[in-house]
Amino acid sequence: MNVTEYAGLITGEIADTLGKVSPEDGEKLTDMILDAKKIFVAGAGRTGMAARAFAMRLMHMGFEAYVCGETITPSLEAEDLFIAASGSGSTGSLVTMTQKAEKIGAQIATVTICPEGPIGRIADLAVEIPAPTPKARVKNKTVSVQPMGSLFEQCAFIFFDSIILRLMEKRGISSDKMFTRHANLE
Ligand SMILES: O=P(O)(O)OC[C@H]1O[C@](O)(CO)[C@@H](O)[C@@H]1O
Repeated sequence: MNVTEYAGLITGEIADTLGKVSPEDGEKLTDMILDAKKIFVAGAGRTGMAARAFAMRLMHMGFEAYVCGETITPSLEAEDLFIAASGSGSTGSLVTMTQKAEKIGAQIATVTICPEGPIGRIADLAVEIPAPTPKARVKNKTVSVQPMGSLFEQCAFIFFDSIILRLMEKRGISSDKMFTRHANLE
């Protein structure tokens, strides 16, 4: 199979998987973001890259958004929203952060393959992306031609971009307006 054919397989997997995500849960996450004072996102490895890209777009929209672990990230407060992106729902550092967020009394959302995992059980909202996971043995509903957590990581990125489009619609914010907040010291 050539690279273009592989790309077609990948985009097909992404479309199939994201087509199974609950639109109601997407709407709930959108509303949680709109209701939050500050928004903190966290994720490890490649999942973390999707989370970071999401925080960047939230910033472009004018939200006070932070990536956990960065030097300028302030403390989480009860009025804030913590979003943990984790396919397995059980990555150690993210479980610890979620437990801390619960103690603080912040709202907690997760985007995950495993809503029944340690993070999902604590979260106020667990958005399920039904991709395969190499880490969590509790379930493996689907198969993918791709290695490890690639399908989840891709879906998380696009799911977060879908949330951004819905927020743009609800807030009436244009791409041009967002671009005015883009870093100009790159
Ligand atoms: O999404 P999870 O299960 O929290 O895993 C985080 C990261 O760990 C890996 O599975 C392996 O490092 C990455 O592929 C993934 O992005």
